[in-house]
Amino acid sequence: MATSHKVKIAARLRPRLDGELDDDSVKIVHQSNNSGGSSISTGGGSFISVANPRDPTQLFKFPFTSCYDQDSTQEEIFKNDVEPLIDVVYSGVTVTIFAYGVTSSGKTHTMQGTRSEPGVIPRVVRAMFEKKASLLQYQTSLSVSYMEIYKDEVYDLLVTRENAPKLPVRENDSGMVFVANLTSIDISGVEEFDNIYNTATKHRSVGATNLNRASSRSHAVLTIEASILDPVANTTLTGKINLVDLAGSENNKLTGNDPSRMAESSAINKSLSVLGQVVHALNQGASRIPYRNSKLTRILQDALGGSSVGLLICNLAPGIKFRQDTLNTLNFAVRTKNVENRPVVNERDNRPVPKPHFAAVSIQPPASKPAPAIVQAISTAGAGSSAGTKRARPSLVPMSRSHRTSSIGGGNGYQSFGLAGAAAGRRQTGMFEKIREEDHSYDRSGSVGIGMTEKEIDERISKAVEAAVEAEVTRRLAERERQRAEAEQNEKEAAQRMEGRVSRSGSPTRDTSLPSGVLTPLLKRHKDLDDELKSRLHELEKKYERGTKETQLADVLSPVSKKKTGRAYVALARAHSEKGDLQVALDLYRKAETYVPDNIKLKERIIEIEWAVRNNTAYVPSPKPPRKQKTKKRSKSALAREIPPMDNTMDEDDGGRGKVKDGRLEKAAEFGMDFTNTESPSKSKRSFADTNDRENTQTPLKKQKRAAHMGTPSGNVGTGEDVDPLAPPRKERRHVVSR
Ligand SMILES: Nc1ncnc2c1ncn2[C@@H]1O[C@H](COP(=O)(O)OP(=O)(O)OP(=O)(O)O)[C@@H](O)[C@H]1O
Repeated sequence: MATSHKVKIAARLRPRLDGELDDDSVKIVHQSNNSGGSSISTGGGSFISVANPRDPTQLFKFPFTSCYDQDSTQEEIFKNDVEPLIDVVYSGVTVTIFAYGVTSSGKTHTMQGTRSEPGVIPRVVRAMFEKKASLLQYQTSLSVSYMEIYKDEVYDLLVTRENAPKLPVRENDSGMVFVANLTSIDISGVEEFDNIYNTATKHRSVGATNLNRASSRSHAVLTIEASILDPVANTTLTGKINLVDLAGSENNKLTGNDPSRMAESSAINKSLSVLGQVVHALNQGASRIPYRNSKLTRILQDALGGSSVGLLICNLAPGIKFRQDTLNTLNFAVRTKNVENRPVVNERDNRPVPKPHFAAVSIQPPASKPAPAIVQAISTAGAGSSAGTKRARPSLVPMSRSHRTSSIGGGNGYQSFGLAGAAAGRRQTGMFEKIREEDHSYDRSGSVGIGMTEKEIDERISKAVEAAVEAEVTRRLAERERQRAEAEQNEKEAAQRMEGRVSRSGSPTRDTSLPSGVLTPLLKRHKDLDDELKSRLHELEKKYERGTKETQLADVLSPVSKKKTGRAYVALARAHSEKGDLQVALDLYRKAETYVPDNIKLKERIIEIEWAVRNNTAYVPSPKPPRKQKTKKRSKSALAREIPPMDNTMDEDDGGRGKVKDGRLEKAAEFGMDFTNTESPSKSKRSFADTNDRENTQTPLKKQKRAAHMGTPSGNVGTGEDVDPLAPPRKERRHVVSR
């Protein structure tokens, strides 16, 4: 389990600048246990005192372990709080130091400093090179990267501004955030660094405000990475120090920002506000930390609640003018000091990794694929790449999955920082990693599986991979078998249904119940399907049920074409029926039905002919219902009632609404009557049920009268064939009389 490490806070009050009022509203109070002088306190017991803006007699006290007053020097801050962290970096840990405070509170002065008073950055670089020089038994290399976050976009400061695209912030497989394509330059000495840094600093976005002539308009993150190769153990430690100069929160009443500065200011304030939210969420132990709400917090994720060691330098500006901002800064600092990190050591074992079993090839990324950027960076550095060579590398990524985390107290030859058992808590992803993690023999640190030979390790990994692959294969086979059985079952059911239909078609009574379709079980299983989907499935099922060539053809035809095709079949059927070839006629009528499945009269016609075929009797078409005599003068509405819309042709033209009795149709010849009884054309779209109801409500007397009427030589009574539902359009048919 990695030891937790709280973010350390150092507060620094800058001296009063020319023109600023000298008042005591913000003070550093050193108590008796001061270590080494009046300007600093690092042993605790000292505090920052701020007068309550509402009641000046009341003082707010903010105790911190390191308090630096106006007289403190750059050297003091470095010696007390920064220098000890150099060893931490050389232990393979990531360290993040960030300067926080209101605009003009001295952040850039503290981090960068001046030529005469160099700040944290130049001092860190010098100390890193000094340390490197002392580690003669190791192959050590240092590299630098530098970026700024300007209006929530990341830019590379090591390339010229014109060539600096917005860089994406990404996350690697291990959940570590990094800036993709950020330039990293190997540095061989302080001078080289100074040249690079001085040039890069000019690229940084800086502007003048009322409060600061050279106010940083962006957050700048400088990273020095140390790669330490131990040739004996064949391991590489990678330590990093991120030096962050944040842009200051801005009170736009004081800055006098113009519109363009206001946009910058709002981006700065927003990102700082998210930083505050992140710290707050960490303190609350919230389940969701809003790192993603700004690039700044995403990039600093590892320093806040992550795996690096953190130092927050709180820069304070003196005087009543900044008092409220000072209080805000101190409140942020108080919350930040409770943030716990779990630092880990980033160590890479350079010994060749046992070749995985062939089956693992698909699981582990192929060698030709670019390894995670962090690995590339380490490999290059480990190989002693020459100074000045640029390469893309991630920034602020403490480790990759190719790294192994371990306790640094384990006799690695570096000065101990006392972080134990850091391996725990790392997120492991990917099958291969899991296997390596579970198979402790892979850990060559000696803690587990010690004494195993390379061959044994190989075998164990192969076995684990084989087992995993075998399980996967079994699972897939079982799945395939299940799908095959399901398909077979469906086929069987469909065949049974088809058989059922064939036998039904030979029976005079129709099975009106819906066949249980292939999709019906599906619908039952998924009761929550929405109606549209259900109706589509039903439609599919119907198509499947019909399954004939005609059905398929009918499905692709437009409604008009379907009707025409239906008519054509009916015409043919009629011709055959007239010739007495009833079986052929029946088949043709059935085909016609496929195209006009909803036509009730056609269905009745089919029943009639079926009956005739089965009983081997002649088919006598139903008599045509009488047509109403044309009156000379018809009202418009009567005309409308008489001439139904074309769409209704199928439903309206047949007079065959009778009952079959002794092979003859004993019908009430109602042709035309339905229309004239219809109030409006729209009402003429009656359902079959309606029609039957009407039939059923007729008294026998009425039926007799109607039959008698049909029998009158009016000349309007058709044979039934003439009023075929699929006959030519009504206008012509309306005047067709019995043949
Ligand atoms: N400790 C200090 N001693 C002397 N001068 C200082 C000190 N701290 C800051 N200053 C001066 O105060 C001014 C503002 O400082 P600086 O630019 O570092 O502020 P900042 O917090 O970085 O502001 P911004 O957020 O606007 O960039 C500068 O002129 C700087 O030289």
